[in-house]
Amino acid sequence: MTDAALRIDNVTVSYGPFVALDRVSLDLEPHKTLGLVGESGSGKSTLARVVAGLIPPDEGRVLLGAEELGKRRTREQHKRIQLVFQNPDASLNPRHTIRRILGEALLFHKIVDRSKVADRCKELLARVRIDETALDRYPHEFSGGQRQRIAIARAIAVEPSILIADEPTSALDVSVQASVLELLNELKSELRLTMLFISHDLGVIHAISDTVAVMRKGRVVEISPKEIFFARPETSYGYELLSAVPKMPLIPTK
Ligand SMILES: Nc1ncnc2c1ncn2[C@@H]1O[C@H](COP(=O)(O)OP(=O)(O)OP(=O)(O)O)[C@@H](O)[C@H]1O
Repeated sequence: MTDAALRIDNVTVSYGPFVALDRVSLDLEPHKTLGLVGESGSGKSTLARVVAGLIPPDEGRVLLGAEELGKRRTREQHKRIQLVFQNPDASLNPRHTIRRILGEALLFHKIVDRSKVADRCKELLARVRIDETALDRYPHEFSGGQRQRIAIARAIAVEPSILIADEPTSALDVSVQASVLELLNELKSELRLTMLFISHDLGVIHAISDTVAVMRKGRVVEISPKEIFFARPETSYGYELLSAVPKMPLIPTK
C-alpha cells in the first residue's frame, strides 16, 4: 500500500502513434509540492490532464490515497483534484461575475448552503487578497495577476486535497509571478494541500518545490529532493537543464 497523497502508476498516453507519456510513475507526498520540470513537449501538461481526470490513461493508474480513480470519475473525485491553468481565462467564464463563478463552484460541489454562499465568496477573495468589491465585476475587469488569483480562489473554493498548477505564472511578469507563488505557498500550508506544480522555469521550480521531477520525451528521468537537484542533479539531463539557466535562483525562496 501507499502513503502517497496521490500516486501516478505506470501511466502511458498516446496521441495516435505518438507516445506522449511512457510508463510514468510519480508519488505526491502529502502536503508537499512536487515541481515537474522539462522541456516543451516533454509531456507535463498531458500528465496534469491525466491526474485531473481530463484524459484517461491508455495504461496505468492514478490513485488518490488508496483509492484508484477510474476512467469516469465521480463528482467527489473531481472535487478533490483541482487544476489551475497557465491562462486563468480557461476557468473563468467571461460572461459571469466573480460572485457567480465562485458561487456556482460552491453550490455544484455542495460546499455550503445557498444562504452562506455570499459570505464564503468574500472569505475566498480575502484568502487570495482580492477586495470583495470584485464580486460583482467580470473577469476582464482585472489584471492577469488578479485573474490568476481569482482562478486560484475558484480552485480552492471546492476544498480540494490536491492542487495541480500548470504553468500558473508563465504568463505573468516577474514581480506578479513572485506574489502568486507566495500565495500558492501560503495556501499549501494553510489548507494542507498537496501540490503538483508544472513549469519549464527552474527559478519558479526552485521557489516552490519540495521535490523536483524531471520529464524528458514522455518519461520521468529524475526525481530528487529540491536541494539535491539544484546542488548536484543525478542525471546529465538535469545538469544540462540547470546549466542552461543564466542565473539561479531567479525568484527568492522564503
Ligand atoms: N491533443 C493532442 N493531440 C496530439 N498531440 C498532442 C496533443 N496534446 C499534446 N500533444 C503532443 O504531446 C506532446 C506532449 O505535450 P504536452 O503539452 O503534454 O507537453 P508539455 O511538456 O506540457 O509542453 P509545454 O511545456 O510546451 O506545454 C507534445 O509533442 C504535443 O505536441
